[in-house]
Amino acid sequence: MYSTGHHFEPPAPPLAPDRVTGLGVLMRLRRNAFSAFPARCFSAPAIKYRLGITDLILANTPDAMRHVLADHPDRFRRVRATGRVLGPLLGRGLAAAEGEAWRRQRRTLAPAFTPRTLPVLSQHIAACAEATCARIEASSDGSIDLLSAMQDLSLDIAARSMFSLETARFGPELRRLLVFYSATIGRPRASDFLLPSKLLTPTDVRRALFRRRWSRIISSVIAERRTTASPDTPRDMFDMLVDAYKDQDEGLLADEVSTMLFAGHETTGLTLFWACFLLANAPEWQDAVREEARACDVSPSTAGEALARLPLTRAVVEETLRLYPPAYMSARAVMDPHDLCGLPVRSGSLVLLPFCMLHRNPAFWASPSRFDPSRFLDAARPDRFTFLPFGAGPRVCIGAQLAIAESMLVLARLLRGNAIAMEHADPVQPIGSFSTRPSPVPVFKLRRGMPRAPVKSRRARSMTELGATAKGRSRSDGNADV
Ligand code: HEM
Repeated sequence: MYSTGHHFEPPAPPLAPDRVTGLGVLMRLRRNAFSAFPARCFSAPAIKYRLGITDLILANTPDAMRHVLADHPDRFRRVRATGRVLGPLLGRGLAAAEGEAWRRQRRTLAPAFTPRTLPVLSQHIAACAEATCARIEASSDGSIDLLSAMQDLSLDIAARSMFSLETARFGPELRRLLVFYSATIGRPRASDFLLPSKLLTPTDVRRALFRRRWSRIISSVIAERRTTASPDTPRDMFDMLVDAYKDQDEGLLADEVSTMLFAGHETTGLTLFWACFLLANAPEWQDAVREEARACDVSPSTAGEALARLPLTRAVVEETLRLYPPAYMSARAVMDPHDLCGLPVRSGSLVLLPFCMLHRNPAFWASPSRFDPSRFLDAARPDRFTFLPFGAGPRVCIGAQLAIAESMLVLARLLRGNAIAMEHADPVQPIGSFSTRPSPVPVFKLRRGMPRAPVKSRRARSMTELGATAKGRSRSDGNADV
């Protein structure tokens, strides 16, 4: 196993007490999902709480998650909280659709995300990464807010790779609205899970008003795309959607564009931020990623081929997704009474799947609090259902490959020419509420060139061992559908 000799344990908030009630879990979700669930989740496959006239089930183990997501997806449906919290951004887009509409939308979009499309997507990623890194390098006085930089870059990549658009005109307003939404009315509340959809709370009214402002920007994005495309522009996802939805109302097209822009950048931007945070605190891993990036060409024309030569960078991205999954949890409602890992569940019960707990369960992960990307290099990679940053089953994230490729190529480009460190040593906590955001938002120091002398003797030994493990690793391991 590759070892840097240095062990970084990033801070994490304390778990909920074991005596927490079902309502307590839901209330804690608004503050921080990383401290909403009790340690009991590490031992019980599923836990049931009474919640008024219904039940709340926490599905904790790989078997319980497999049951809900992959083995019996037809026995569960989306919960109304998803519609309340994400509805203003997703509308009727793929992530919110159900039944036959969902099947049709998934079939329409799937061709845009097959492995065949990765080389072209990688070109766009590399071009955007190059432009952003060059700008940062030219303008930075050394101090930088990498959270904003990575989220702006991810939005750039989503807009360019899927819709052939530059973000100069709409990007800042779109990001400003999202930052506002995620910090305020986008945080899930207990009432989102408990109240019938028809009963509107003051927060729901504010969300509806937000949706109007958001939809206005999405309409202007679509108008811009329609006017800027020339007959020579290669076909992109927008053309595909226009063809597929020509018999549908314009609103569905707008919801799909909105879904892809939102889901396609918020989570990936956060992954990049957390990877930078972890690498700034684990300098030996940072050196190893830099060395790997310097040994291959990540410029646009060759970026697609470079992906296979960045196994260490990929392991860092996966370890980041384990510790800080941007989608920290999923939720479903039970459609018919049955048995979930020995626990009888009633129709209408609410099931939570806390990925953030699964990823830190000591029964499945050695030293789970430790940042150790080498666990993703081992021949004995984690079992598919112990690592679910993209979910699983028919509703697995459609953009998972794109997100991983994007995170790898951006990290490789950023680190091959720069070193990053934290400006202050203050602890940074993950806050899982709308997504997994840092608190406080830290400032980084960026230094151009090769800042640290490599630790020669240990590096030489470890990199030799690493070469052996990384080469022996096959991409068909573990995440078959990711
Ligand atoms: C690191 C980045 C990402 C993470 C962690 C992530 C996570 C997830 C998860 C956990 C789900 C499943 C939710 C559930 O079953 O309830 C999901 C679904 C989805 N994701 Fe992602 N995602 C990422 C990037 C992307 C990208 C780049 C796109 C699009 C370009 C995207 C589009 C979607 C869509 C449309 C769905 C709904 C799929 C369906 O219901 O059929 N995601 N994502």
